[in-house]
Amino acid sequence: MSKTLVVVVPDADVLADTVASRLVAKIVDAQAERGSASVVLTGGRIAAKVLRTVKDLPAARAIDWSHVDLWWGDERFLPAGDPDRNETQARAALLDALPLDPARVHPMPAANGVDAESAAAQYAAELGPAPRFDVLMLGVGEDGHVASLFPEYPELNATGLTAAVHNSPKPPPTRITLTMPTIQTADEVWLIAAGPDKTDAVGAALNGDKTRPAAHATGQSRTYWLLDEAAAAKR
Ligand SMILES: O=C1O[C@H](COP(=O)(O)O)[C@@H](O)[C@H](O)[C@H]1O
Repeated sequence: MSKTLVVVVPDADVLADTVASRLVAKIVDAQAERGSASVVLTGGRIAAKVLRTVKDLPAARAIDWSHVDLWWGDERFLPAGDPDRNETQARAALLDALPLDPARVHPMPAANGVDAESAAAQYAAELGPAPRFDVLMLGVGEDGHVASLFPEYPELNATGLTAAVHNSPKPPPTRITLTMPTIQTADEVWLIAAGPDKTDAVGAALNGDKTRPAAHATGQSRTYWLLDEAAAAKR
């Protein structure tokens, strides 16, 4: 049965250290078990901080980066290389410094001559019918959104693997996202949040407010809420 665990640490710096260490250990364990690891990255500020921390962790040298599959939970639908794309930020924070196998890095399509619906369908095809993720990381928005699944937006009830999102309340307005059923296929889901602007959303989701998308994001074996004290203040 799936278990939910809440980990609270003093501040955003300690949170980034904590998540980075856990991520390295999780990848090393998955590779010991199966020879490879499959990780879903998230966008946002704490995610970039985590990736920058992984870059400087000596323990990360235990990872065979050529056998790591990287996916994204959502993407800001912008042209390739746009500094606001989650992919661009992840590459700058960590990926460009790693000996990854390019065939195992799966960014969501960019807005270069394709519409968001086609791009979402293209990503679903790349995922295949039964994606397998060891760990899926999610930032949590001030409104409790995860990936690009926003409160009261129809994509929250989407049943395919991916969805296009229009008129997002947070810029940019067009996005691509994994759907909630896809998120829920992950072995472990990690919800990561830091700072006082996340207190209300995290508190509401952890107290069962189902209008917050974060309240629905659960893993098959474990769901971890990885929080700093400010974000956890109303849990
Ligand atoms: O736009 C996005 O924002 C959320 C949360 O970001 P944060 O900076 O408030 O931590 C992020 O999880 C999502 O991937 C991203 O597209």
